[in-house]
Amino acid sequence: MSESQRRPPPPIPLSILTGFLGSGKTTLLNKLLRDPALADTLVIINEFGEIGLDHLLVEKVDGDLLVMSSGCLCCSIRGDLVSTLEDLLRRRDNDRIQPFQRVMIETTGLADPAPVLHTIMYHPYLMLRFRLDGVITTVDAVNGNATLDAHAEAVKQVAVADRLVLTKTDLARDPQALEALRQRLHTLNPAALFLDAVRGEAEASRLLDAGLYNAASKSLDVQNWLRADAYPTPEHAHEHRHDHHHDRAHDHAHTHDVNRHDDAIRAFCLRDERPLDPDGWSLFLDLLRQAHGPNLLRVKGIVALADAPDRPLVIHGVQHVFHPPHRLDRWPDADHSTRIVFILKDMQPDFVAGLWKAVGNVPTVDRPDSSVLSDNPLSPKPGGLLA
Ligand SMILES: Nc1nc2c(ncn2[C@@H]2O[C@H](COP(=O)(O)OP(=O)(O)OP(=O)(O)O)[C@@H](O)[C@H]2O)c(=O)[nH]1
Repeated sequence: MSESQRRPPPPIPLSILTGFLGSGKTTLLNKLLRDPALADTLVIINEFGEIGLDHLLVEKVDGDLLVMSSGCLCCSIRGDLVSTLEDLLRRRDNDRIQPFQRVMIETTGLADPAPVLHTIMYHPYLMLRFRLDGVITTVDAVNGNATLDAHAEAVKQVAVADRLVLTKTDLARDPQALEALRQRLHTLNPAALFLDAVRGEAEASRLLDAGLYNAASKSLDVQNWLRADAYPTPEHAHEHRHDHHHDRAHDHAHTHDVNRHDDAIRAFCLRDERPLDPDGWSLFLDLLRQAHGPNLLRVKGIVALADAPDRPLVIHGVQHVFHPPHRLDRWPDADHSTRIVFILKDMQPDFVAGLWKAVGNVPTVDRPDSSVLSDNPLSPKPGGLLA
């Protein structure tokens, strides 16, 4: 067997297309599938209810099309997603179907995208064969504000996105309301790239390749993936939000009331120039995951560890599920500091920043240091039953 035959095939990029009911996912997908960049794409459409209709609306599909109509992809048929993807890989490997080069999963409008992300990020086999390219979320310019007010799932769909596609701007009659919606989306998710579908901005080249691995340059593109500079620091995450409320209070006629869904979300970037001790890192991650897992909507980062400071660790998590971290051979750019971006729900940035300082043994008034944290009999032990 030759070397190339023994090597595992390169992982297949997988994108998730989500967005609230009627926000324009299928319309966007139809348009995308006409682009040659998606010629060898396998599309999986998940539908809620007994009879799938969306597949009738997808006009042209060059690759295979799979409609899951027996339930919601994110919950009841989650197991099926695993077996479906495994089956498709088997058929692809045995040349029984066209060798698709990309997978796009359109979730139902009501789906929480996190469980779908978990399926890909953590399944031992799927994780090897697929790489998460990015989450694309459509937001309706007319109904977006009301939807975000009423549905926590819609807020989550925005918070986990790598790309936010604003649809129906042609129908939006109130420019100030539209601007308020843009501001709101930006506060929820400062780093996501904004694209206006009506203006033709939501093209394949800007929606795809949002992941860490850049297929074009065949290298890791941390800058593009992390976009750490777009986030406020933990301290400024508060001010940011206060400013936001302030603006909204002044613009009452055009915006919706401050509401609890958005208020629960905080986005910020933690930075540290000093490499962290690996035990401190395990403790930090364990404590966050065990105590606050469901609230970690998205965590991405590049981390300098003291045991090999030249080989940074890449981390990627959605709620309590973290992709097994992998070490890079070298820093991808001149900045060798730890940068971790967080999008949190119902959690204060101060808590995360305080925990980081504690595990790094930075003395802070009224904060326990790492020995106190690790000696605490109630805290989970790395490698322990709870870890
Ligand atoms: N005017 C206008 N209409 C749009 C736009 N995008 C989508 N629509 C219309 O909005 C309706 C819903 O669009 P879909 O693409 O079916 O939305 P969806 O998110 O797939 O809907 P669900 O599958 O129900 O979640 C359709 O009638 C589309 O034609 C847009 O940018 N402008």
